[in-house]
Amino acid sequence: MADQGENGELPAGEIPAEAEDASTVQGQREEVLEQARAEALAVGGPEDHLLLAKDVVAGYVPGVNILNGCTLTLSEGEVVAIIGPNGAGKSTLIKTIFGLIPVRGGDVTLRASSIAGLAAHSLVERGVGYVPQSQNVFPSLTIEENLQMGAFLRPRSFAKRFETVAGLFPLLADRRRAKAGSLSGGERQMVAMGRALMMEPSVLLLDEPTAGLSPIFQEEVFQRVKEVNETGVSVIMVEQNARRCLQICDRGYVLDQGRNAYTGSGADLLEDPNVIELYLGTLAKA
Ligand SMILES: Nc1ncnc2c1ncn2[C@@H]1O[C@H](COP(=O)(O)OP(=O)(O)OP(=O)(O)O)[C@@H](O)[C@H]1O
Repeated sequence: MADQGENGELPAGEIPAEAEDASTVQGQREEVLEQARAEALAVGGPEDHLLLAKDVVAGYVPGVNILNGCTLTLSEGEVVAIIGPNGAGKSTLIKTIFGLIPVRGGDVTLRASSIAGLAAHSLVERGVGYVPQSQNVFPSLTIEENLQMGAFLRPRSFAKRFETVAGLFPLLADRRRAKAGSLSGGERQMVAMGRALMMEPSVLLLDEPTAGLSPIFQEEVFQRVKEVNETGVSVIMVEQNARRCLQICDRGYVLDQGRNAYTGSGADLLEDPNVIELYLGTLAKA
């Protein structure tokens, strides 16, 4: 640590200890990100994965990239988690996969066909469901009407599909005439997931499904995600409750500054000292 003067000032050119610590952590992160990018790019081609987002560059404002080359793969039957610090680009990645943000570089493929640049409804037709983090139900519509909106591309299959989806989320049948706006946050999340499942997706994208929920409801959401997955739906979920999410997922991606930082099985990431030190420490306490 640098010696300090009488008034606590530092000699010119000296870096305060906290800043030194911060720059060491930043340096560690940069090294990790460089190495992770190289590893992530060695994932094989589109034909090797159900879904592949490879070296994706994307952003909201012209000239400003939020994702600086992110790579993620999803195999049939997997639950894959995306975790990382606030602002790392987790939601941006999931929105880019769902076509809500244009792909500026790299590609996103589903069953070996590029889906980059396709509109969201085309992705729904191809079997991709998406549940946004907020405003994910129509509050003035009933539960049943919300689910009808989810089946708008196949209205004739509504009754049959409703039965299946309500089998996973009994609340949807029990309170089908209740306005979605009258439900609790956790219940709304069930409606939002149910709606996304009405089109019988093979891939479900969930953006922070437990955000703002009490621990009991968070746990319920995690359990429901597992149950949905057991019906054959592959899941990519962004999560702020990183530790719990890594416990239930097959694999996880830690994003940092719009890039891959760590990838591994949920169990491996939970035990990785670097992940714990750099990413799980503060995140996991939430
Ligand atoms: N609509 C938008 N327009 C411009 N910038 C945006 C927009 N949405 C997000 N951003 C910026 O993109 C960056 C990444 O945001 P993103 O929501 O993907 O982060 P995140 O990793 O999901 O973190 P958090 O958990 O805080 O949501 C942030 O700097 C954010 O300010």
